[in-house]
Amino acid sequence: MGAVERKIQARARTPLVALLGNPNCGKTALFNRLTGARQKVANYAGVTVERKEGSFSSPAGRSFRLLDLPGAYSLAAHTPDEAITRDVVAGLRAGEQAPDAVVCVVNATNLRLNLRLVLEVQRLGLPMVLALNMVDVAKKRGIVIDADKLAAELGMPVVETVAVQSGGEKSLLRALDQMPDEAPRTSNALSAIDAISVEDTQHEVRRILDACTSHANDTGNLTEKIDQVVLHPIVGPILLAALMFLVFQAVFSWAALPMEMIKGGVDGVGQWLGAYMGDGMLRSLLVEGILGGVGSVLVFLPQILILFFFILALEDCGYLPRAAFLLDRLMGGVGLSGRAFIPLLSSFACAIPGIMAARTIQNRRDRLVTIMIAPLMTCSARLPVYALIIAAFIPNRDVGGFMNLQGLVLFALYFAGIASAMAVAWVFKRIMGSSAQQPLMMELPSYHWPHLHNLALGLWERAKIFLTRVGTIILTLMVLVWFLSSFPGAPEGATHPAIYYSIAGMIGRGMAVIFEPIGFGWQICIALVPGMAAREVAVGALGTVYALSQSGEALASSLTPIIAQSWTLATALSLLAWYVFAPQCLSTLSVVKRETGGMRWPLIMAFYMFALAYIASFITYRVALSMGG
Ligand SMILES: Nc1nc2c(ncn2[C@@H]2O[C@H](COP(=O)(O)OP(=O)(O)OP(=O)(O)O)[C@@H](O)[C@H]2O)c(=O)[nH]1
Ligand SMILES: [Mg+2]
Repeated sequence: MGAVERKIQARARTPLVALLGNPNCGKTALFNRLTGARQKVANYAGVTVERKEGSFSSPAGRSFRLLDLPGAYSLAAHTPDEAITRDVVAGLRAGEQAPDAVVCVVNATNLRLNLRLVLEVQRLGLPMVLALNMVDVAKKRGIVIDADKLAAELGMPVVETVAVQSGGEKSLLRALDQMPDEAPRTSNALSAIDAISVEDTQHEVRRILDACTSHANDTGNLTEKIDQVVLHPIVGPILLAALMFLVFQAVFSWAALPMEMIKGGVDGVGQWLGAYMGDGMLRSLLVEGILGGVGSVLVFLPQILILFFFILALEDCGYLPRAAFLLDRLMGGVGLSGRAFIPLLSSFACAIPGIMAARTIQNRRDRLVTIMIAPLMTCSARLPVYALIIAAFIPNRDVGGFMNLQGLVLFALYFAGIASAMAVAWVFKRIMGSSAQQPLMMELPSYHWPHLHNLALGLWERAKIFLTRVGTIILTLMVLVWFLSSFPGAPEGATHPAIYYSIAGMIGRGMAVIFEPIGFGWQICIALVPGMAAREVAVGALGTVYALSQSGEALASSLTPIIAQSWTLATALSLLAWYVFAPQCLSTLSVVKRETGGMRWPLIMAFYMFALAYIASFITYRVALSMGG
């Protein structure tokens, strides 16, 4: 038997355990604790939308494969992510075995809602363990659950877990160890579930709870009191607006110092290289191509981290679903459901997870429209482009004593993205026909302080992603841009800088025919093309292009003053407008293709976004010119 076959056989013998439970009960936190993975955990329903596999060994040395699944309220799936869970558990997914055992995770503070799924899954006849998760919170609130009695009522082992504490998974590991190797299984079809009415199930849940739990000392929690303010019809929206505003101010003002430091470092290296290397191709590649390009993207790390700090903190404390409620009416006005809020908010980080999070939307048309407008939300890759142009053209001064003008313009750009997304949604809904407005049904999680450890890990992950991007795709593209911009060299008696005659120069000049009417000269056009692969590259490419266009010793990392000299304000504003709308990201389009199952929607997306970008830039450019910009 070959090694590969042995491996396959061993894998087949390793029992497959599925984590199953309502949304937001802590499945992924438990998955991470058991397997050491770092899947996303956050305090709202619908964080996990895919099936994830990992593995672990118990203290007794038994190995298990573990599945993390999207949360579900019932096996009668209503949304695409719930359908994944149902199909995996029932063994309906092509090419995949049904799990050998199920760990049903429940939120110990909300058994009334959670037990319904447990009873449903029980009817499938798989070996099961019940994990009473979040017992730390339940204990604090004085909720008493008699685990032994519950185990007797349900006829399965019941263990207490705290997924966010180290060691909080021990009892579960013990229970898994005690499971017989070849557990008897009487797999029933899904239809076994349909046979019993919801009322009967609810009745059973109530009976079990009365027998096993006591809420006599339940102190309730702070959540309701906080919500009286946060969900207040007038105070709530004001609070939301103030919060958003604070985020954008912080992105600019807090980042100033660390950005200076990174820039200083890059400049220092550039000067050192400039002084110690002879004039030549290698120096040009290192200083203008790599340092100029990569350095000008790298300085945006602090801003990106500050943005993510806020997004992660908001995700973890439980505020997001509240914001969805506050905005439900507004979104209803353009035919979107409040459920679209979280996918759209995720798109501020990157449109790709946002588009995948749309799986939690039940109505197909709502889901499609949400996917179509997700890329209009300002993703973090646009931030460097915005920040660069703002720094060059918008004076850094106070407005009204407490606001910063640059922060204000950034806020306006984000707002432009949101407003146009709403308008586009309205148009799509008009064309596709509105679906009947459904009331927003969403579980509001309890608030808790963001776990600092998670927050730090989340930021670290983000920094890693950004630095990896800078070190791989951005670096590669920058070298390519430098190469295309440096060859062939200038002919005899050239009147322009050498880059004008290079391959990139020729491409740029060709494109300029189309883009001149919206104010983009050939240098900007050169940057637009590599920007398709990664938006930030546009900034880096501008760095290289202008560094090569400069005569003398001007260093690329001082890109800001160079573009302030070379562009008119009208051009700068036009480029900002372009970046609000243009579909400058091929990976987004390919995810849309996967999620919608065809080329139709990504093509429609690319087309409408290009059209909007051109029109918006044209209008911006002309208006700014006529006002003397
Ligand atoms: N206090 C406490 N918080 C927990 C515990 N387990 C999870 N949490 C928190 O509960 C929230 C939800 O955790 P997740 O692991 O994302 O929940 P999930 O079940 O995977 O959620 P979906 O993927 O949306 O179905 C997060 O804010 C966790 O930090 C626990 O045992 N105690
Ligand atoms: Mg999860």
